[in-house]
Amino acid sequence: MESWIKVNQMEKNMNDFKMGPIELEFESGMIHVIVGGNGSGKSTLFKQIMNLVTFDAGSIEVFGSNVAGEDEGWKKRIAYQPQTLVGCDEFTGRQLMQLISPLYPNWNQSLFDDIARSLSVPLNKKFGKLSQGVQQKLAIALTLARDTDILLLDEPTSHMDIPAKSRVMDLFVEWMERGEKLIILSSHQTEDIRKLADYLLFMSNGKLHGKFVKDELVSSFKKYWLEKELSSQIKLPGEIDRKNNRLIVTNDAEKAEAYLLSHKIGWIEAESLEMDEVISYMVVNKNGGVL
Ligand SMILES: Nc1ncnc2c1ncn2[C@@H]1O[C@H](COP(=O)(O)OP(=O)(O)OP(=O)(O)O)[C@@H](O)[C@H]1O
Repeated sequence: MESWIKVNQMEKNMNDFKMGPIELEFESGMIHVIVGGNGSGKSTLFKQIMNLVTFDAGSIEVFGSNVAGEDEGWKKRIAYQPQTLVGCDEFTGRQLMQLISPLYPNWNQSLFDDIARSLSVPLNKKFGKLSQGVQQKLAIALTLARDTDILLLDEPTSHMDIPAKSRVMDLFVEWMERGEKLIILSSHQTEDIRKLADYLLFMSNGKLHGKFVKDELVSSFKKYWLEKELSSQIKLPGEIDRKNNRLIVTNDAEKAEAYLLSHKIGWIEAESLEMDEVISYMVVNKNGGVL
């Protein structure tokens, strides 16, 4: 596991929006999912990594190269899929493939053909005439077939139907198995997060609020239905929510349970949280500062 992308104290001021300072590393072999509300800065961060948007302070390195430097060789090792492909409307999928493939030394034609076929993408239709979901499917085929080391995907499945999303998630997992790879994607989709993420990163208002190992994060959250009401004077370790003083939600299940046991406070049921509940609490935490 190597750090392939380093963001060092990066800052940017854009009118009334301030990004950073962001300090962050992305490691090979891992799928990183960035979660954050609309306008939190996810797309801007991706564009900064690709040197498409400048920054005022700090630096970003991809494979040790400063992205703002003269040498752009690193760009051949990273495939970026923006939320919307601009300037493609008049081209068919096949024409786009013919334009893009020569730019990437590892272009894998059979991978492109397989993905396009398995997602039923019509390659003879103009991009602008495709539905948004099919445009995204074509974009996935054009991106994965570059067979780069890194994939940087900005909400890649947001317009897809459920079976397509599921197939694309399988494609990402299969792609990771092609060698030492790194995927960074932004998503609002609970399924993407649950199935794909090794790491979860939370953003709001241009700030990064932590990078978590997904399984550790999810298992740290638990809710307890207590046998009796808990005095409002007592707060359980990691407590982030309660209802009727009987249902307590904690983000430090281990310490909360130890507290309940040592104080002989019984519970009727303890339950792990669903991914969407964890995400909701994390988003509330970011805005409300509970964590
Ligand atoms: N070129 C620009 N000039 C000025 N402000 C910008 C520019 N691009 C983005 N912004 C602002 O930066 C903020 C972050 O936008 P960004 O698109 O990065 O958010 P996001 O997290 O990707 O949102 P979404 O989930 O809606 O795609 C927003 O307030 C946006 O208005």
